[in-house]
Amino acid sequence: MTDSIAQQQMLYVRDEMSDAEIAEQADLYGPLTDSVRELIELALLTEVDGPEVRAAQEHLESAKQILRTRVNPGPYGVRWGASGQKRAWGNAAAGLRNAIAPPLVFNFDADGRAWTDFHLGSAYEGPAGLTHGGIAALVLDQALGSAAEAGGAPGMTGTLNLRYLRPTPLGALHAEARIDRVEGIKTIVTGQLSGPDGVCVEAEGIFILPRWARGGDSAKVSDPV
Ligand SMILES: CCCCCCCCCCCC(=O)SCCNC(=O)CCNC(=O)[C@H](O)C(C)(C)COP(=O)(O)OP(=O)(O)OC[C@H]1O[C@@H](n2cnc3c(N)ncnc32)[C@H](O)[C@@H]1OP(=O)(O)O
Repeated sequence: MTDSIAQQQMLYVRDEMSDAEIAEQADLYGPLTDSVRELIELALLTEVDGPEVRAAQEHLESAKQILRTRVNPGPYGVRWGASGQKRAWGNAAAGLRNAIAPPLVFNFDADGRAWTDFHLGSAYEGPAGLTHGGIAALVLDQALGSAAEAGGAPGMTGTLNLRYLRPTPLGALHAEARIDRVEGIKTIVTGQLSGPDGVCVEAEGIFILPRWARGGDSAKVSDPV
């Protein structure tokens, strides 16, 4: 096993946090993340004058100074609490503590279907007024991976094929995915990203349970840190 894979495994952590503690953390950090997300949009679109921009920036410097007094060296990793509740709070598409994430909040069923209704603001622009193609890929990668996981056949994205059928607007969008079939350690998942006028992007992915996670001790998450 290479060092980088060993380091990656160490970031899957069972920390025995209770559901109440997790809810408390979500109530504390969720609004902070929402504020930062709104800040990203404001930094992009504000048209106030120089003095106001500089005053706002000074406030941000103060906020950063408070937050950096105690910081996890990162990345956040994936954590499970005592009841098995999973926190992928650093996830770039769905992480509760990640202001870059739209965030995607999924609904699941155990047959391997995942779907989400979400909103993409101006920070996700590619072509003028439209969703960036890489962001569409991010959303679909997460949707397909989540469906594989919901169906009990999780894996890392091995292959992701996308067909961009029509431009994806910004604003209210819908993504859904379902397991097509499972072939041993490989899960084949299909999905689509839709806007108000219909399907914009179709996807098919192969999700592979990585070698290090296939049985034996190597499948275990690390001890609490
Ligand atoms: C715990 C989960 C987290 C669960 C996570 C849940 C949420 C996920 C949502 C986000 C998803 C991501 O962003 S994941 C991040 C993006 N993806 C990655 O970084 C993956 C990087 N690649 C890898 O780590 C690796 O190449 C793997 C895991 C994909 C495969 O490596 P491996 O496990 O050593 O596979 P190996 O034994 O060689 O081959 C096993 C079988 O898979 C086939 N195969 C191998 N690579 C590929 C491939 N790229 N595309 C298609 N098929 C492939 C082989 O032909 C073989 O088929 P046969 O001969 O048996 O027929």
